[in-house]
Amino acid sequence: MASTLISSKSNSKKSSTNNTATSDNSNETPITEEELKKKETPITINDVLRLRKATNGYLTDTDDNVYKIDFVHFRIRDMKTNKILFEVERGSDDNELNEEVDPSAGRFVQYHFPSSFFKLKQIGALVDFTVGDREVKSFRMIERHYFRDQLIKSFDFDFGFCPPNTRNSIEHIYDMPEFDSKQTKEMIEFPNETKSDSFYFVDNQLIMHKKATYAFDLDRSH
Ligand SMILES: CCCCCCCCCCCCCC(=O)O
Repeated sequence: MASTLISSKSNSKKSSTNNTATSDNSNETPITEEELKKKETPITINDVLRLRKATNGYLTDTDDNVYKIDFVHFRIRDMKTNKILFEVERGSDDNELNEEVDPSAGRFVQYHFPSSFFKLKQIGALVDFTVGDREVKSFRMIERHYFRDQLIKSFDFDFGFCPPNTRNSIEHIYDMPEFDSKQTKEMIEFPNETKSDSFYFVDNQLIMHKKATYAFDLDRSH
């Protein structure tokens, strides 16, 4: 079980969230990215849980973010040692959030982690974000991690309600899956073939889609 810490300008709360570990939602009929792109009604949480592979493109246009949710600070840490593994903040040096990779939208990031990453038990991902002048009801993220189109783990974080015109701070606690040595060897050997799709929903309607790839470097000390 993982948890989410959330605070905002107008309220502050600590809550637990159902970070599910759905393996493949195998009771549901699979659906493809192409089918979802053609869907005429809004894409829902259940829809993305039916995906069996990492996406190639994006399932939203940037202007689907009518709530003007803007991520301004992101930090990943090892919960055991508190060591910061990655941090980026809008406006600091050349660290415009992800814009060097995808200048038009800032919704893609390429991570490099040491291979000791695989031994971590829990990772905290802190995100600070601002909300425009509309309240955000039932803000939720489904994040699916794959290696070579094999689902490793699917996470489900419920942020709840975010008042309008607030800056919010949330830390998602990821319970790491267990990796076997064959899998980690391959993930190191094939950089950027480990991928994630982060789908953000308001009121069960997809409003943002972010992606990441992961490369793992052998630790220098080994
Ligand atoms: C190798 C992947 C297995 C699952 C690991 C989960 C760790 C998540 C770290 C944070 C991911 C941030 C994704 C993002 O940029 O939105």
